[in-house]
Amino acid sequence: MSFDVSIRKRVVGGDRSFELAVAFRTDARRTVIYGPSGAGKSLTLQAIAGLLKPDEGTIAVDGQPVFDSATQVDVPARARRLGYLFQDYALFPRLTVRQNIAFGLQRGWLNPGRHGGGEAVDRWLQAFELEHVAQQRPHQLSGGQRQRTALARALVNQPRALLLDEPFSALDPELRDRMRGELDALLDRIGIPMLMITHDPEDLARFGDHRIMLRDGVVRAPAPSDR
Ligand SMILES: Nc1ncnc2c1ncn2[C@@H]1O[C@H](COP(=O)(O)OP(=O)(O)OP(=O)(O)O)[C@@H](O)[C@H]1O
Repeated sequence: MSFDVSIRKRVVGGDRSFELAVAFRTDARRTVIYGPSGAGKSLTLQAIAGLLKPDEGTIAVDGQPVFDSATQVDVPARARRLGYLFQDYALFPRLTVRQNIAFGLQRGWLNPGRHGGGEAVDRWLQAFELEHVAQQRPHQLSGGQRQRTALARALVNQPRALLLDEPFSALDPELRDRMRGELDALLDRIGIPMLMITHDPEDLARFGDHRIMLRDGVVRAPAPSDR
């Protein structure tokens, strides 16, 4: 599994603009992109996922182009088969846990039925010990259960890799540590590669087999202490 990224994107907000110009390659099982707030980490991850269109450049997953401005390749997000975990989990508040997970399987925009989803959903409910809260809505869950629901939704479609946007930042410190352990074990168990963005040194230490330092929209050489 590999990611080859070489993209440019200019975003404008009000009278400020930001230039992203990142290039990196990784074939590690666990890659962490880190750097200070505003470095361009989220923009990079969104571009890889197909949620943000670069102005120019190329993105290849496992050697297959998913974006290439020169040849006008732009594979839709869903067809890239990358599971995306949003920083705030982005669960649907009116859907139950089961429906939220089943949503990962949907092609259209019709909400899944309360009991729908089938075997794959059952498997993830069980794997993440969410069966007893399957009919609850996100606001009735603990922080850890919310994160597991979002992870299950990202995984239910059998993605070829997981993209994680600051996966622990919404959790309090104690839970954060526990969920780090859970994710660590899960990744070992299911063996799918992940790309995580974070500004938390603990995430970097635990998951950074390959480390990419971003600052001001470009990849920098890491500090010796981060290597
Ligand atoms: N949709 C947008 N429109 C305009 N500017 C944007 C947009 N999205 C991001 N930016 C700007 O681009 C820069 C990089 O943002 P990005 O979210 O990628 O940073 P980040 O490294 O993920 O930061 P954080 O760790 O705080 O999430 C920031 O200056 C941000 O204000």
